[in-house]
Amino acid sequence: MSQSSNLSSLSYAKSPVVIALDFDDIDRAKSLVNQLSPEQCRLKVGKEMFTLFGPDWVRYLVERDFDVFLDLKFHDIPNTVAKAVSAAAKLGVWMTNVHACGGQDMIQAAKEAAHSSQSQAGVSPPILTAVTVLTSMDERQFSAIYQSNDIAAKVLELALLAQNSGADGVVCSAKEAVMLRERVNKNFCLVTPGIRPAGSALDDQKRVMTPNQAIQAGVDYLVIGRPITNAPSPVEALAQINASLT
Ligand SMILES: O=C(O)c1cc(=O)[nH]c(=O)n1[C@@H]1O[C@H](COP(=O)(O)O)[C@@H](O)[C@H]1O
Repeated sequence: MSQSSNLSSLSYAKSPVVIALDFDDIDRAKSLVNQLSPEQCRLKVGKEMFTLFGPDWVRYLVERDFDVFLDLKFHDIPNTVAKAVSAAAKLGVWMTNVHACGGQDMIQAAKEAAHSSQSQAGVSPPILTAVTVLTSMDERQFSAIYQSNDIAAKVLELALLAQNSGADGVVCSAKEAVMLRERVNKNFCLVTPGIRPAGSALDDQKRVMTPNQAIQAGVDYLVIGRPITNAPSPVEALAQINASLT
């Protein structure tokens, strides 16, 4: 794949930045997308835009050759999740996700659905990632659910469960990336939201790192929303982040 001139200082053929398109206004989202290229970033459609604008919005982005991460964090009985993942795969998305705490049977069913839909629809199967512990969780919130302060241990436990159940990777915080890189398979993919360039607002994120720190820690894909979408110039904010990854 050729390297875009906008990425001349970046050693990737395609940026590892995944922009979280969390907009309630489709025209604002389209106006941003129309200023971006698939080499500069991938795009994430989450619960807000999918609920408002549905699969047509996903198709709009896929048709423009963007790698689309459909982030609906499925967590249900295996049959229901398998059917949802199958529907996502048929949209041609590049990545989709489930909650790791849905368990082994659910993750396995999701993986099988991704692969069988691929052969039916003639498209590449989506990368299946499993969410470990949300990046908005700090120790106080975590301990109220799990009666433990050890977030890293739970992330590892869920990552190993996900890997052993056939997931291609996990969604975690970049703070857990060094630890996970030592324990999971080399090609197991680490996707990290909770990315904040130095000096930007944390918003509701708790376990954060800068884009460069995350890459140094061994992360594969950086999910970044508000620091780009709320910037005075989102295109310039993205360019600065890409340039910081060298
Ligand atoms: O699965 C996700 O993408 C996700 C998992 C997680 O643990 N934390 C998290 O923030 N996300 C998503 O990543 C995006 C982060 O957006 P910003 O906080 O605006 O950068 C949001 O769309 C979240 O839904």
